[in-house]
Amino acid sequence: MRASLIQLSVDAGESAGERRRRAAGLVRDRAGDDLVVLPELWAAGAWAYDGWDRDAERLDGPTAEAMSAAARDAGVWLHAGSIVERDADGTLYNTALLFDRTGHLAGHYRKIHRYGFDTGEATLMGGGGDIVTVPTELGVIGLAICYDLRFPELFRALLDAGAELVVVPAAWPAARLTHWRLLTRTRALEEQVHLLACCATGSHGGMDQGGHSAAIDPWGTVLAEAGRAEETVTADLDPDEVARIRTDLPVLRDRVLGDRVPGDRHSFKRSHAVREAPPT
Ligand SMILES: NC(=O)CCC(=O)C(=O)O
Repeated sequence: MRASLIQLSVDAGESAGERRRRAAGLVRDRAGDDLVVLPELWAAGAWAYDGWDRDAERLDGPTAEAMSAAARDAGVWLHAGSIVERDADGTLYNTALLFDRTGHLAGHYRKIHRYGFDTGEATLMGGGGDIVTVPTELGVIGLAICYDLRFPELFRALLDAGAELVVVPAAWPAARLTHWRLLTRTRALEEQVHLLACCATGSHGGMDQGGHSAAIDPWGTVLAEAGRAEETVTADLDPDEVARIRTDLPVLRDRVLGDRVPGDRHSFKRSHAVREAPPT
């Protein structure tokens, strides 16, 4: 399985519309890949709180429309990072979108852990309540976003819901790059999953974003890693590696706490799968 991480530069000088057009072009360039990933809140800007109300959109809004078309044209699964979603009640969410090769929205995930303590996302957005995994021909994909990386219980819940590959869009600050590199590798290793972590780069809202997007295998080995600049990195993942490593180093079998299906070593619970109707 060939996966590419498009590490977009999200800078103050570019509008959401301009960045959408640029991102769609970069996705179309990845025809031939199986899965393409974009960062967190790349259209509106993860740190551009002042613009969130203006740039908020519905699940079938301009970013979804552009990304659905780009996924279909390229014939790839597209994890389109996340959008500032406004629901029917007016609440904002940080929502990740996963499109299949036909451009159909196969799943979405509202970020559970909101960053900012008593500021920013933590006060401006609602928190999601659902663990989301999406069964695909590439394996079961689990969804998480940026700050979620600091909460191992979410990743354990994704494992228990069947995840074999976890995709994490982010806008992680450059100042905490050490945390980013440690946490991404740790989450892959402890859950014995492939992990695709796609971080924005560039600067806006007074925040320098760290880049260093990475594809990590279930052994914790980094298959590909970006630097600090805008770039696309590509890795070839072997989906069979998940079962192989879970068999060769069966630490998950030795769990004592938690609600793994008793006596079942590899087929974890596959609840919470999300399939949705095609966009109209
Ligand atoms: N966008 C985010 O979730 C930022 C997370 C972060 O800065 C941190 O965990 O540190």
